Formats: sequence, structure tokens, C-alpha cells
Amino acid sequence: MTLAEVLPSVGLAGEPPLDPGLWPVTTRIADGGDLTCGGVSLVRLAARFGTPVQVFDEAEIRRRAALLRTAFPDAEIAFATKALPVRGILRRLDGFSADVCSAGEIALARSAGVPGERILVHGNVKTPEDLKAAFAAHAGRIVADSADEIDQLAALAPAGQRVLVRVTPGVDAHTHHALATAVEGQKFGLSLASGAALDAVGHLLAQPGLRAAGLHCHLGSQVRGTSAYEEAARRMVGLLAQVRDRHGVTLDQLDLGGGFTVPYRPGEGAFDLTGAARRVLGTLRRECDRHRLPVPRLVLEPGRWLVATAGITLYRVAAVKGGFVAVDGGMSDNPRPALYGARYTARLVGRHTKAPRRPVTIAGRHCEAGDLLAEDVPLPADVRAGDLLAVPVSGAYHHALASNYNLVGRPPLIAVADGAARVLVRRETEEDLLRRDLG
Ligand SMILES: Cc1ncc(COP(=O)(O)O)c(C=O)c1O
Ligand SMILES: N[C@@H](CCCC[NH3+])C(=O)O
Repeated sequence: MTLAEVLPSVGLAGEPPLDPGLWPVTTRIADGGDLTCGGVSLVRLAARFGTPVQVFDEAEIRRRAALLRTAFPDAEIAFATKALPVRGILRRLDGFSADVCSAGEIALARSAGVPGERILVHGNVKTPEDLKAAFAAHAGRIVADSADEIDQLAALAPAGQRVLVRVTPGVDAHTHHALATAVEGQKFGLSLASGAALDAVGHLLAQPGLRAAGLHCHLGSQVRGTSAYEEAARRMVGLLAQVRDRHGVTLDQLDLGGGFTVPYRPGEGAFDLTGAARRVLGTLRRECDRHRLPVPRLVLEPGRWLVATAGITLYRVAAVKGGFVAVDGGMSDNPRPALYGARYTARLVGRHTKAPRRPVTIAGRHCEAGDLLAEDVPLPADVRAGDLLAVPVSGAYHHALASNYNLVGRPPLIAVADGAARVLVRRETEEDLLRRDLG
């Protein structure tokens, strides 16, 4: 056993320790400045599959799935497929439901073997193709986002289709404005404050072919605190009481969505899952008592929290110029910095160096000055072409948001566990890229 194995998160040659909040649970510092994940050398993995490449630690996903189950033992947990729409990931989340938003995500959930009753169909727009796919899958619940959609469902859905109403509870989750989905004035849901949500429930109850199953809200993504969830629980139980008082119906499901934050850089705090569970479940019980309602079945839809920290992206340095370290990927495999100003860290992998650290900007390969993957990253001053860089917290909304900008093929996804690497998604080839071009 090497010293690096005994002290797995401390480097031997002056490398920084691994911040345990950012790296998958099985990540270890290995000989020669290498990292291993799932018992697999990242240097060897990069050599075998090429770069950029996304690595997924199966143990980290399973660990997080177990933490969620422990924190919310009676809740139904639906993985927000949009965060990482990959069959092998859905399969590894055995027993979870799936939150899907399109015919494509429905097809994926079906192909992963998710039973229809555990498929929840979302989206502020559901095209006729999406609805057809939902009905064909016998999707257990469809979350209606407008009165128009309730009309469409009444006309088209199979008899007895269960429907949730998506509510805008007016709770500010203090996240990036593009990711805040429960405040007034954004496109999702029906306003609680204006009475539109209560009216929509009435409209739904008036459709003999549909079954009103409950209420849904989703505060947004990268929600740090737990107080927004408590407030949402309070308001949503209040609405359940209004539904009972006005319509004489007790709805039995309450879906509070997803949105739990993850840290992306050293020093950023982790989401307090246990505290959140205690407070949200306590609020639900208290508010239900106060309104003399039975506690509804809780549904949650985490995406990012389940998979973000399981992923690492490996890039090869192509050039170093001034303060820029340019790599062989970029906004086509991670548009989050360009979209939301998201900030990342990175680490040199595969060689020891005693060079002092200096802050650099990791630049992508695309034809935009804004294609920067990470800024102010302390890397050794001797970082050079050919080096391997690892970017942690790459598991959520990277593959999902990837594009073919500059006709660059999207990277493969490789699951690692017990010393073995398995291809979940292969690299996109030039043939793939040209297949749809029929001119
Ligand atoms: C309806 C719904 N549920 C769940 C999620 C998952 O969010 P997150 O990945 O932040 O947990 C989203 C995306 O924000 C969503 O739109
Ligand atoms: N795409 C966003 C999250 C969107 C959540 C989906 N409702 C991100 O990467 O942060």
C-alpha cells in the first residue's frame, strides 16, 4: 500500500488536498499525481477514451440516493431526468420515479424500465407528441401548467388520468433569475396569490375524465437555504385547505419539486439535507394539523443534488498563453459558465509539480471570447500543453445542455465502479454529426 492510499485526500508533492464536498466519494490521490475514481486511474481513463471525457462515480450516486431515502423515508422521489438524461443513470436509480418533460425523456424513462405509474410529466408546453408519448407510457401523473392544458387533457387523456396542478407559490428561492421558477411574473405554473391556481383546481375537478391527484411547485434550481422550502410547504398546505373549503375535496399528493444546491468551488457550503428534511416534514405536519388536513404524500424531484458531484470532466490542455490555459472542450460540453456565470474549479492530474500556484482562466476551444470554463483557478505555474485537467461537479446539466457548436462531437460518459469503467454514452462521431444533414 502506498502512502497516497493511506492518506487518500492529501497530496504527496504539495498537491492540494481534495475538497470532499466537490469530488466523488471514491476519489483518491494516487501515485504520480494521478487521481483514481471508482478504483480507476483518471490518467489511464483519459488515455483509453480520449478527452474531453465525463466520468461518473457510481458509488457517489448510490450514496446520495441512500441519503435522500433516509432523510425523506416516506416521500416519493422522482429523479429530474433533465439533469442527466442517460439510461444507465436512471437504471442505477432503481426505485426512483422519473420527472420527464418531453417525448424524448419519456422514451428514455421507458427504455430504462421506469414503470408508467412512476413517470411524472412536466413542462409549461406539452406538444401533441409529448402527450401522445405520455399516454402511451401510461404516465401516472401529468402536471398541468395552464387551464388550456387542462382542456387539452380533458379532450385527449385516457379516462382516469391523474393530474397535478403546477402552482406558483410566490416564494423567492434567491437563485439566478433564469433558475427561479416560483416567483410571480415567470412562465411556470398558476399563481397562488391571484387565485388562478385555486380556479385551475376547480376546472380540473369539473372534468369527469380526469382525476385531480394533487398540487405541485418547484422553487427553482441551486436553492441554498431551507427556509424557501418551509415557506413553500406552508403556502401549499394553505392552498390544499382552500381547495377542501371551496371544492370539498382533499387532494392527497404534494410535490415540492427539486432544486437542492451543490457547491461548485472550495468553500461553498453544502445543502443541509437532514435539516431541510426535518424542517419541511415538521412544517407539513404542523400546517396540516392547523388546517385539519391529513398529511399528503410528499413527492420530491431532485436532479442536480443527486448527480452533480458524481461527475468529473477531464480535459487535455492544448495551449498556455498569458493567463489562459486553453483546453480541448468548452461551452459545447459545459455551457453553464456562459449561461449563468457559473464558477468552477479544476485540478492538474497526472504529474507532480512543486511549482507555485497562480490563478488562471481555463478557456474552451470554441469561437467565442466568452467560452471560458473556469476563472481564477489556482493551477501550478508550470501547467503546459499535454497536461490533464479534472473539473469536478460536472455531473448535472453538462451532458444535458451540451451542443455541437463548431461541429464538435459531445464527450462520452463513463461510469466507474470497483476498478472497472463502463461506457454509458459513447463519444459522438463525425458520422453522427453529419447524419441529419441531408442537403
Ligand atoms: C419541475 C422541476 N422539477 C425538478 C427540477 C430539478 O431541479 P434540480 O436539478 O435543481 O434539483 C427542475 C429543474 O429545475 C424542474 O423544472
Ligand atoms: N440548467 C440549469 C438548471 C435548470 C434546472 C431545470 N429546471 C443549470 O445548469 O443550472
